[in-house]
Amino acid sequence: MGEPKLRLQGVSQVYEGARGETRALQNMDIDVAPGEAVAILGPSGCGKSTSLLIAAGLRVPTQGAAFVDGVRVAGPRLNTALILQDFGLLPWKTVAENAGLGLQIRKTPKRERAERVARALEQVGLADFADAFPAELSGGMRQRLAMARALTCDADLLLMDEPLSALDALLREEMQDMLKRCWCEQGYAQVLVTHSIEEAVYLGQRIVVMSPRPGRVVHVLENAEMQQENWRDADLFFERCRALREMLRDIVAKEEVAHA
Ligand SMILES: Nc1ncnc2c1ncn2[C@@H]1O[C@H](COP(=O)(O)OP(=O)(O)OP(=O)(O)O)[C@@H](O)[C@H]1O
Repeated sequence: MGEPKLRLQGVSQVYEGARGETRALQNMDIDVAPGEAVAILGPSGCGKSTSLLIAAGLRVPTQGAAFVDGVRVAGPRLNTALILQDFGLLPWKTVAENAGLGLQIRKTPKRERAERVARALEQVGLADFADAFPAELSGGMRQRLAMARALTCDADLLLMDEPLSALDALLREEMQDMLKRCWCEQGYAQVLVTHSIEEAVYLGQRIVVMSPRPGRVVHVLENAEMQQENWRDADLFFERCRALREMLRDIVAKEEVAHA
């Protein structure tokens, strides 16, 4: 690999809380190539969200560092987009205003902002809802709006923390298709944090499997076939999900023995 788009190098995170220290991450290393889609899978509380916040420049790790294009991440970066579980939509702003928030922060001129917002809303199928408010949207539409906001910003790195977890199964698959389509069309590097084995296998060219807390990388699974047509129905898709399920069970069982 040439210079990675994103590198997490020796990242450890210890949180100091009222109930003492929590070691969330321990010596985590990940490289994500430009244009690559990586899924991070791991048990609840293993530090997945923490690793994204560090990559986004919203948290400075206790040890180690994140680098984007070889530059140490010291704060939020203009071309890194982050989509969180609750999408971060502002209820008092319209769909178009929400989609244009990133551009507004960048002080993009109004006319250009309107054009880029219109294009992004078109891309995610929300063009007819530009003047609606978030409360009038379904869960899937809110997800698409969060995506539109990321698309307007010409992100070269998209970080997503469980963006589909609130959706029902069918809608979730539809949104997974949308995420895959946008990634194919736009060519940004993408890191998706998820609890869902199927989602990781559907959307990750590489799947990073983490241990229970303190989270570290225990497996990296190549999954280049995710670009195949009808991948969700392929025998290999099911086999890969099964292999991952066993891997995760194994990891959790080993930890339980270690802590017994
Ligand atoms: N700001 C904080 N202060 C104190 N502890 C925190 C903070 N943020 C996270 N933690 C703790 O760090 C650990 C890792 O949390 P994190 O949210 O990164 O994990 P996760 O793998 O994303 O979890 P989940 O899959 O349940 O969303 C957890 O034990 C959590 O309680």
